[in-house]
Amino acid sequence: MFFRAGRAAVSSFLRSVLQSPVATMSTGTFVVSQPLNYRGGTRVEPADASGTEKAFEPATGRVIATFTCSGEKEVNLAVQNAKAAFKIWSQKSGMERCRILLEAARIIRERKDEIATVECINNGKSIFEARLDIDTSWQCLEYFAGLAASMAGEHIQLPGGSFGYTRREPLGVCVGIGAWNYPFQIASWKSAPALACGNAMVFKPSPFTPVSALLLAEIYTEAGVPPGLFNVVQGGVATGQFLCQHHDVAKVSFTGSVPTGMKIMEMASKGVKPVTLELGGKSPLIIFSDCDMNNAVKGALMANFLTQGQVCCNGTRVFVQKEILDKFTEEVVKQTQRIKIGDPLLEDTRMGPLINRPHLERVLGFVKVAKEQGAKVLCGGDTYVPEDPKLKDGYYMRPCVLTNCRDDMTCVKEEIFGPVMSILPFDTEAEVLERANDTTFGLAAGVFTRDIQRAHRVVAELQAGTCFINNYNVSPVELPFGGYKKSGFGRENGRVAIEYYSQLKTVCVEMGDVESAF
Ligand SMILES: NC(=O)c1ccc[n+]([C@@H]2O[C@H](COP(=O)([O-])OP(=O)(O)OC[C@H]3O[C@@H](n4cnc5c(N)ncnc54)[C@H](O)[C@@H]3O)[C@@H](O)[C@H]2O)c1
Ligand SMILES: O=CCc1c[nH]c2ccc(O)cc12
Repeated sequence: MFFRAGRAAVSSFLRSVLQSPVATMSTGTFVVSQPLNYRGGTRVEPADASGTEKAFEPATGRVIATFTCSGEKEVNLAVQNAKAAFKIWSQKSGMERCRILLEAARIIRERKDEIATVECINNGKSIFEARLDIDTSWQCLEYFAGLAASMAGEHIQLPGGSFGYTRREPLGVCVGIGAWNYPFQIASWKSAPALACGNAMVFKPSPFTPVSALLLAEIYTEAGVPPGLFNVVQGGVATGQFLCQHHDVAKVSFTGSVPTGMKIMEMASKGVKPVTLELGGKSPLIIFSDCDMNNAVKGALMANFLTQGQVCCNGTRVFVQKEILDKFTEEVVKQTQRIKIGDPLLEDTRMGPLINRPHLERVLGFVKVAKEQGAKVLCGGDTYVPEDPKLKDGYYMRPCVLTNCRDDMTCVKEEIFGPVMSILPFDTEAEVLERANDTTFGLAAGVFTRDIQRAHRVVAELQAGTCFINNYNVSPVELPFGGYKKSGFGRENGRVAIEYYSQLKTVCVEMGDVESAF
């Protein structure tokens, strides 16, 4: 539609967030000068500040936006706007909410290339992947639109013709706090079930990726949600704290790291607010010798290198049964070396830059420590400088495969959140299960085998919220997603997500006289 090999024409819609009505978007040109907060159905400058932040284009290292972080006053205004909109929205029927969410999904689908382009520029992921993220975003809206109209309670018969019934009611103003790796998708995965259930939302993106949530906010307004129903406040730690501590906030849904998740839970506990925590991981991927080798190799790459390895559920501990270790490793390395790194807006790029310079240094630091601890680098693990001179200050590295790994090494124990795969040999099913579960994380796990009984036996034993059999990192919105152990609790997507954005009221109806005990 708008997209042509590395360039996307800019619609009037996107011109509103760009500094000038340029005719094309390409790497090195995008600048945002419009306000990045969204309140009461329009873009606003925050009423007060808790500092300023810069957002970068990781592909070039350029600053694309300088923005004010919202202070307590602005957070309060956003919450009050959401509260007012909640009164209107929560009174609508499920069918009315369904129609508006379907319209928002349609607009996202129509504008997929523009949104993907913005996501690609601000996050650094390839345009190929960014488009897939936008697909799972509109699909999520469609899915929860479909559920909005069928949300219902139960009718329970009681003695003497009396009865009870339950009502599934919204919570009120929900807060969404997002990470930087899937900015638009996280905003969609949180807001779609929240709005479908009749709630309002104030969303805070990561300060590294402030731009695309604003596009979602504008789309909701265009689709017909009441002004104030979905608001965006920009900022970092302080803004997040104001949101979590606000007495009119009914729930916090958080996606981010384990240490931040612990702080969110602590703040929410003061107001006895429910929380959904989508946190980090160090997931195991188990490759048995009877696997389909081609699929297992493809699965290992999918489990490690999407979004430059910056994916919470990545299967970074790749356990390979000894009989096939050499063949599997050789093929993984061959295919990893073929990954095209470079300008994320180019159609054939499959790996762009990491999110920012400090994060790149951190990931490279993990590779250095791995080497010091005895791991062998089979490929990558170093910085990469693309030939295109405009990309010379970008944050690129070559995807890395480590072997000679042991379970006690830092690269095997800690979440690296970069393109670094650790290969670990194993002998038996019992042994690998024990080692796979020996972690405080529990987000995801995968198994490749042709033995269907073994596959189900193994996943039943894995301590992880999401398990893949003979695939990895596919995320259909019909399936619940979330963690075990320190990877969090609550679920996004699937029917069950409704339970995390609603509360159940029981109504007990007496049809006879009161039988008093007094
Ligand atoms: N499980 C999942 O679904 C999922 C998805 C994506 C990312 N992640 C995890 O997120 C991490 C990477 O993301 P990140 O670096 O943005 O995480 P982070 O925890 O540093 O930040 C996440 C968000 O929390 C905000 N924040 C930070 N401190 C806060 C505080 N004290 N109070 C309130 N808000 C605060 C940040 O501004 C940001 O918006 C990784 O650990 C990754 O595994 C998990
Ligand atoms: O990064 C982790 C997995 C993931 C991918 N997209 C999303 C969106 C929202 C989430 O809570 C998790 C994820």
